[in-house]
Amino acid sequence: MPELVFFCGTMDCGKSTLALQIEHNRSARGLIGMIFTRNDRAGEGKLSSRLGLVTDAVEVGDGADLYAHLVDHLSRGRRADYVIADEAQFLAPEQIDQLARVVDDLELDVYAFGITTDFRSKLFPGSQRLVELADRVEVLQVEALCWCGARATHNARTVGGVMVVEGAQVVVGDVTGSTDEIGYEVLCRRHHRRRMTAATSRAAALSPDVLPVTH
Ligand SMILES: Nc1ncnc2c1ncn2[C@@H]1O[C@H](COP(=O)(O)OP(=O)(O)O)[C@@H](O)[C@H]1O
Ligand SMILES: Cc1cn([C@H]2C[C@H](O)[C@@H](COP(=O)(O)O)O2)c(=O)[nH]c1=O
Repeated sequence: MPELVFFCGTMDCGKSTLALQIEHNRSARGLIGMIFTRNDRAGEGKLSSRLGLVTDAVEVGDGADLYAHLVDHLSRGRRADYVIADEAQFLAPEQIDQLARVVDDLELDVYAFGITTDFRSKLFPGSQRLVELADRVEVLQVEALCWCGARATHNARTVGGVMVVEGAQVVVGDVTGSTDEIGYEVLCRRHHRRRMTAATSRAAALSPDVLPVTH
């Protein structure tokens, strides 16, 4: 039976790498995939992994109908044996419904990859719809780690290393980068709740307030 599978996790846990591996393994057996993405850091129409691999993809625009795109593709005599959708958190809920219809009516497997929650630990609408509709939700097993060594479960947005909690839900960015620009850092829940990033925890450790009191 074809399935809609949602592979999820924090930023930097290997989702795009897995998407590229699934694509590689299937194309090595002569299958042809339809690859969708939206707002990949590598640019429009790209699916990229931090390991350096990249492939071309169909950039999903606002209001694009993914089911209609596939029907049109197939009716022109072209092939699509499965579907990959990376950065699926950025898709609209209606587009997730269209992916479910691709599974049910076109009988294709759909593998969607995305982060579940945003920098405020709120569900992205696309991810919420995937949790509601997916046949399977798979949490990636390569754990990203918080600076404290615990498993990272949350995504923090940072400016100059300091966690921020105001701003637009969508700001494309990366977990590397220590500049004043907006960046991201993965944290465990405890440190996300306390807004303690690697930089602010280092600063706190150096603060005289936390030095032991001498008699
Ligand atoms: N230099 C490196 N050497 C080995 N593994 C790396 C390196 N850089 C990144 N990675 C791996 O790649 C993962 C990020 O992969 P990626 O697919 O881009 O993540 P995601 O799509 O989930 O944000 C990291 O968690 C890490 O395991
Ligand atoms: C938490 C959070 C992330 N984003 C953006 C930042 C990146 O461009 C992508 C996630 O990509 P990855 O391959 O999983 O690293 O999402 C955002 O726009 N808003 C957020 O709150």
